Amino acid sequence: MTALLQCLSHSPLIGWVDPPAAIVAEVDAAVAGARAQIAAFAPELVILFAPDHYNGFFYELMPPFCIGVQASAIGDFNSAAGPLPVPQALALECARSVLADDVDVAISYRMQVDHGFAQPLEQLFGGLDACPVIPVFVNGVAPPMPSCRAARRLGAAIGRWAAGCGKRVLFVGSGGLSHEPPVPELINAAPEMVEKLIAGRNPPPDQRAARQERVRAAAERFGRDGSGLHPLNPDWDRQLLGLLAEADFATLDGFDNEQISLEAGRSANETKAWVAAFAAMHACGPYRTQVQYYRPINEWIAGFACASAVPLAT
Ligand SMILES: O=C(O)/C=C/c1cccc(O)c1O
Ligand SMILES: [Fe+2]
Repeated sequence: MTALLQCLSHSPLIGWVDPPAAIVAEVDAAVAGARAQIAAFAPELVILFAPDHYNGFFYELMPPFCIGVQASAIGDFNSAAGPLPVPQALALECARSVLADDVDVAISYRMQVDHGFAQPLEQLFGGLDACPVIPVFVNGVAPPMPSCRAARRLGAAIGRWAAGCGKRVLFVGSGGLSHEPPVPELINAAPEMVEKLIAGRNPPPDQRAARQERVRAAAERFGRDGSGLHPLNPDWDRQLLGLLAEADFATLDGFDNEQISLEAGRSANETKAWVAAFAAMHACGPYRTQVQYYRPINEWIAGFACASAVPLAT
């Protein structure tokens, strides 16, 4: 087996505003199963598709997609901070191949990533530096956003490169599913916030703490009585998981960003990281999916899912 896929919702609220212990234990068990499957596969390269939340990417220059050639995690919400072990030559080779395939992607030699990238690496590997990783930013938060179709085409191009790179590759997708945490929006923002969204890299600690406290308080309320935020949408989440499991990319291509936001919350656009990861896996051949876990978890502001895919032939 030369390819494996693992997708996982993320939430920076894990450990900050937790659901009942039995639910945390369910999630821990699902993640432990994913870790064991990955350990048995022993990946030589991880290709990690994930969004950002105005921590590393800003409107000063907001690409739809970006491959990190050098990258570091900023450590928001107590997630791990520090450099990611990006194999530079491979990341560049991947970017060259994707561009030669007529799929536009930016590259960065100073990519900053947040919990969207750091959390799956911590959960699946215990830290940032366990395995060489090519980080791929998928804009799922800052409108205007790429379409599902564009995410599928990016993933497929990366998958075609990965299929020929001669390594055991683990594709990871991080984000979603339905949710809408109180991430700020450029439209209607006050001037001070506009400036933060355009050029807000490395904010002072008190500003970061205030932002995190706002999200924590919103999660506490949402967890208590389901109020204050766009409701999670288990039907939408299950439909998405079904389409990915069936490799029904034709239907996924027809998903509209506005409709996603209306039905499942604005941040459900993060699921394009899953679409890209599954498309990459599909480019390596037919696959069989196992949904290891799903539950809407208000305390984490997340339709929380964990799914893997293995090549059909194995
Ligand atoms: O960065 C933030 O302020 C909030 C992020 C968040 C909250 C809940 C679920 C997620 O997927 C998030 O990224
Ligand atoms: Fe997120």
